[in-house]
Amino acid sequence: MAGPKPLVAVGQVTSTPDKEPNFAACSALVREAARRGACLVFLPEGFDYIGRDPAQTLSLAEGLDGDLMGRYAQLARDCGVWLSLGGFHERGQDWAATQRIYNCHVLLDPAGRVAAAYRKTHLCDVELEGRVSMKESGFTNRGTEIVPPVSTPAGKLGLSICYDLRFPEISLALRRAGAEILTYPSAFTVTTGSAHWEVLLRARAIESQCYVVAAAQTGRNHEGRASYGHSLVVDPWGTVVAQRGEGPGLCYAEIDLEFLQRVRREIPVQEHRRPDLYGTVGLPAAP
Ligand SMILES: O=C(O)CNC(=O)[C@H](CS)NC(=O)CCC(=O)C(=O)O
Repeated sequence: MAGPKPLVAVGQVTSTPDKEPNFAACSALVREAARRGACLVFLPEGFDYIGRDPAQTLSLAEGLDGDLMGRYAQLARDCGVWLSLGGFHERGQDWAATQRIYNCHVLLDPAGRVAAAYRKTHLCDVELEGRVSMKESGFTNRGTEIVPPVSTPAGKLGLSICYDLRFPEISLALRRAGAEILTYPSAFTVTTGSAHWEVLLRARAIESQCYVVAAAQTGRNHEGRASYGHSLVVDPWGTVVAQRGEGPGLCYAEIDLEFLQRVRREIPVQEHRRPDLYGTVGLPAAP
């Protein structure tokens, strides 16, 4: 007989520019999720803070060896859980030279060690006239690599962040590298989230035949910004198996890798691909 299936928890928060209450809110959710038996807890992009402007965002950033990550490592140890900390504002090795940060998805193991760190590779430079204006590349360096999926008690976890969700190439690369769960910690805008969020997450789950876990920012982060919320877990068939609406809180899902294997057996898309045909698909269009 199969044992109990691993339980994962997704935390949804409203981060502000004030780091201390953000840590209090996130750590309370992690403790609650651990009490309920989750082995892996996901927090959204900007779980550390959401700055009012690029200058404040840069001034609040720390290194992976800084105080805040130390407190999260202690939290992981206290609770005995894995932590997916999406979208940490990281001062990297090149901080002094570039004065820009990385948008870093940190995976901590229950000993509080950094099991993996993925730096966002697709930066969100998007301008919707009169509605949305984002220029992440103004204060963030692009990550230079996709990180191989990490074995956790829930399955092999592939790391992405927010805007990466729009690029099926990275999800397929992670699937090919062995991912069973894809994660998109996010801070989506209300405008783009209401139109694209759920359909993109379900599409990534269906085409990659992975679980998709997406922890989200929700509500008013500061005077000038609101986030869409609607944290989700999607199974490899495309069914939404856990969901939150708006407002802070948790949702939970069991990860069933036997079900995942069955979906992959029944519709073997990975074996039907035609890489001989799509060689240049990721390149800019020819003039
Ligand atoms: O800047 C921070 O502090 C945290 N990072 C973010 O909020 C990022 C970059 S501005 N937001 C997104 O990628 C939104 C994507 C989105 O909304 C879409 O693709 O439609």
